[in-house]
Parts: sequence; C-alpha cells; structure tokens
Amino acid sequence: MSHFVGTNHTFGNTTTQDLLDRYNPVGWIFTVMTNAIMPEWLKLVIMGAVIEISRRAFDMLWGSLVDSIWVTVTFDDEDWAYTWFHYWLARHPSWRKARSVEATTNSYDINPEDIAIPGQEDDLPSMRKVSYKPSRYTSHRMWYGGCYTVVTRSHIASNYYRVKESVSISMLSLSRNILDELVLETKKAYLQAEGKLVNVYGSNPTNCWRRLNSMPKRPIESIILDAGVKELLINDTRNFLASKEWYRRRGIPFRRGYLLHGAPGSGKSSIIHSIAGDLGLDVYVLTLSRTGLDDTGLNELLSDLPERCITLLEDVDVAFKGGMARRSLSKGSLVKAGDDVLIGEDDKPNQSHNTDDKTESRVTLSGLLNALDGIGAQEGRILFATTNDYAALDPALIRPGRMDLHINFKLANKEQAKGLFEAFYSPPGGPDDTLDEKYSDDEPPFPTLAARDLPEQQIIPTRIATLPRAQSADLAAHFAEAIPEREFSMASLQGYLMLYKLQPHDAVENVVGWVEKERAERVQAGKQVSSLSLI
Ligand SMILES: Nc1ncnc2c1ncn2[C@@H]1O[C@H](COP(=O)(O)OP(=O)(O)OP(=O)(O)O)[C@@H](O)[C@H]1O
Repeated sequence: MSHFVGTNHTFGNTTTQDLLDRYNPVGWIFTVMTNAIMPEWLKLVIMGAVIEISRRAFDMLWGSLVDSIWVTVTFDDEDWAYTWFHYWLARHPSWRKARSVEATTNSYDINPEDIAIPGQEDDLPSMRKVSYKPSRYTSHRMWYGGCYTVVTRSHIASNYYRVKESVSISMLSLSRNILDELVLETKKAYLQAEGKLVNVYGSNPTNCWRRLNSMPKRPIESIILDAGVKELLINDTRNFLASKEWYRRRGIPFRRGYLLHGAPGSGKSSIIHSIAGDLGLDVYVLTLSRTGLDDTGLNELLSDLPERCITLLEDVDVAFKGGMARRSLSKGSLVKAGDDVLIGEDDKPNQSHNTDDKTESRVTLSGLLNALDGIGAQEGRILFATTNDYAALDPALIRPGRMDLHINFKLANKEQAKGLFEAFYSPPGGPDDTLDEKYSDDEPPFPTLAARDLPEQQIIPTRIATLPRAQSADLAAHFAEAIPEREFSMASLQGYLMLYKLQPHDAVENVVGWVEKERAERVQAGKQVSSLSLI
C-alpha cells in the first residue's frame, strides 16, 4: 500500500527518491559509459539504441502534439463531395491569390461563369470556360473562419482508365467544428448553384455509383402527353414521397414502381427527367445489360442507393431480348420455366453462353426480382422502367408491388401536336416577342459558330423564334389539323419543327407535304422489309 510523505511517495520500503536514484537515465548512461570493464563496441551499441529510442519518442510526442492542433478533412475524387469542394474553392476570395494553379475546363456541372477566370465573358456559349484548381503536391495556404488552412491536392493511384486523386484540407484548430462548418459550406454553395440541375448517376465496373452528368431541369409544361397522364404521374409521385408514415403503419415497403411503355420517342424518358427535377431527386440509371454485371453486383448497386431517389431501368425489354426465354447459366442448356433468365446484350435464343465470359452481363430474372424486393432495396425509392415492348416483359417483373402503375405512351394525337407546336414557338415563361424581330433568350439547341465566322449562305439559325401566344395558338391549330391521329411520334414531330426553328409559318405550310413524304417512305421501307423476309 502506498501513502504520501511530503512529495516523496512511499512504495512499501522504497521511496520515489530511491527509484530516481536507481533508474535515473542520465546517471545510468554515465555509469555505463564510464564502466571500465565493458567493451567499447557494446557501449556504442547501447548509445545508438538510446539515441534511436529517444528519437522515436520525440516523433511520437511531436505527432500527437501536431494532431491535437491540426484538423484535416480529405475529399476523394470518386465522391461527389470532391466536386463541392472544388466549386467552393474556385469561388473563395483567398483562392484568387493562389500562385501555383492548374488550368481546367471542368465546370463541375455548374454555371461555368461562376468560377471562370475573368475575361471570358464574350466567349460563345459553345466554348468551354477555363478556371483554376490547386496544382498537385503544392500546399496552398489560406484563411478560413479565422483558421490557418493548408490545401493539398494529391495523386493517390492510377489504373488503366483513370487517375485517382484527393484533396486534403488541414486547419490549425483545436476543435473539429471548423471542419464541419467547411464541409457543410461547400455542400450548401454547390447545391444552391446546382438547384436547377438533375444529377444522373450510372454504375461503374466496380459496381459503385458514379455521377455521369447533371442536366438542366426540364419544365414539366414542355412535355405534352395524353390528357391526364402527366397529372397522374406527378400527383402519384408527390403523394408517394409524402406517405412514408402511411406505408410504415401498414407494414408495406415504402417504394413505388412505374412502368412507362409504348412508342419510341413518345416522351417516356423526358417525363422521368422532368419528374426528377420537380421532386428534387437524383436519377440512378441501372443498365442491366452492362458488361460484367451479375446478380451480386446488381444487389450491391441497389443496396447502395440513397434513401430518396429515382432508379431508372431504361429499355428493360432490351435486357430480355428474345422474349422470355428462360435459360440457366450453364453453357447452352435450355431449362424449364421458373429458372433464371440470362439477361445480356447479346442474349439471343438458342445461343450458347460461356459462363466464364466476364465481358457480358449475367443478371438473371430472379436476381433482378430479388434485388428489387430484397432487404437491401432502399426505402423511399421510386423505380421507373421504360420499354417499347410491353409484351416481352415477364409478368413477375411487372406485377403490382414491383411496377405499380403501367402507363401506355402512344403516338401523338392532334391535341399533342398542337401543344408541341405551341411549346416550341411560345415556350412557357418566355417573353411574348414578335417573330423575326426579336428572338427568345433560350440557349440555342445546338452549339454553332458565330454567324460572322460563316459565309452568308451557311448561316445557321441559332435561335428559336418566339411567337405571341395568340398567334402561336392559331398556327398550332392549323398544324395539328394536318397531323394524322396516332401516326407520328412526338419526337418525329419535334424533329420536323426543328427544321423550321425560325419559320413557324413555313412549318404550317409545308406540314401536309411532310406527312405525305413520311408515309411514302414508310410504305417503301415496309416493302423492303417484306421482300427481304421473302428471300
Ligand atoms: N410527349 C412529348 N412532349 C414533348 N416532347 C417530346 C414528347 N415525346 C418526345 N418528345 C421529344 O422527343 C425526344 C425523345 O423523347 P424521349 O427520349 O423522352 O422519348 P422516349 O419515349 O423515351 O423514347 P425511347 O422509347 O426511344 O427511349 C425528346 O427530345 C423530347 O423532347
């Protein structure tokens, strides 16, 4: 038992003074070095060991001292937060003074004007703007929230298709709150700027989601569908997101699936994009025919979805090419209904499959169903699937609970043709300008060269004429009159109008001729197909 005697502790019969006398390191070293019996080489070894131990102890102490006054956050370039940081940094006043920088034309999917080096204001919209980012392995010093901050961009690793890098930010601060503040500020700045965009994610070969691009939100008014369809979809998705508690109380999985099927170019993808913008959700595109994707990968991807998002299975019929032939994974064998169906880009009936082939998708129908229903499938997920071939889909895939609403997108009717014409020449929110005198300030649909750079006969109209609404409605009625019911897709009508971006009157005048020409071409194409099938 120990007790205090003054400042000299007592351990049994031994005092701290005794211990110090016995284990005093300096005294001990001195005793060793002056020991006449000990060989010289042994003294040197002991000396070396003592120095090395002291050095390591000092490093440890210094490291923990530094750790206690610096806080560090790292942004990995595979993560979206990396983009936030670069966008934020490019706009930070301290960054304007950086002296060692790397030029980049990456605008981080945000208005490039926000971060561009001044002096590019008069560039054509089609030209990329250049901005700066930190150069590699250079420490950039700046102040943030009153803290001394060091920014370092480093290269982590590279593989055959990309270089992986990260940026670390170290701040001289005893509290970690400053880091939280910085990260949240970068996020807020980016999301505010990005408010008008929809992020689209796709999966990479390692079955992780990667942001592919960010697209401007598409106004819902620009999509013209059969009466009631748009409203049904918008109301249903909005109601769903607001009904989490309703689902929880009834023990129903909180997810909803929509199957949009029908004619190509009828607006299936466009309405999904528009709904994503309306609900402020990101779109995660799942390509079942992706090379190398299998059931496990599919499961991982679905488990990794955020709580609220839109998952898009585009052209799901393509994944089931050859109808609902059900085959096992074993080479070339046909199996009974109920077994797995092999989904792959080159998946044709009676075609043999090499299971060792890592280059094609090996997702099975049961794998897809399990992934959609499984515990990994995220709550709050909205699933959209699109197809041009409804009949090719397995009933199990499209049953309620997996695909709750099935909506048929048909070829255009007269009402849609009229609506498209009006949306084209009098877009909602656009100024009610007069034709050919003023053009709308819309982004040109295609990047073009400046008119002054082209010979006169080559000048391409870069703007779409904007008609006063009454005039547009009148012309639209004439246009719609000439369009036969359910014969042309909205995409083909849009393609026709694109030929007359500046000449709405000509678009109306020539539409009858265009319809006849299109019909004649279809008859011709039909004849060619039937003569080929006879051969
Ligand atoms: N109903 C519509 N209203 C307005 N524009 C439309 C409509 N349908 C198609 N379009 C236009 O046609 C083009 C193609 O449309 P979209 O990709 O949405 O069709 P889709 O039905 O998904 O076609 P696919 O089945 O071939 O993928 C888009 O540029 C879009 O603007």
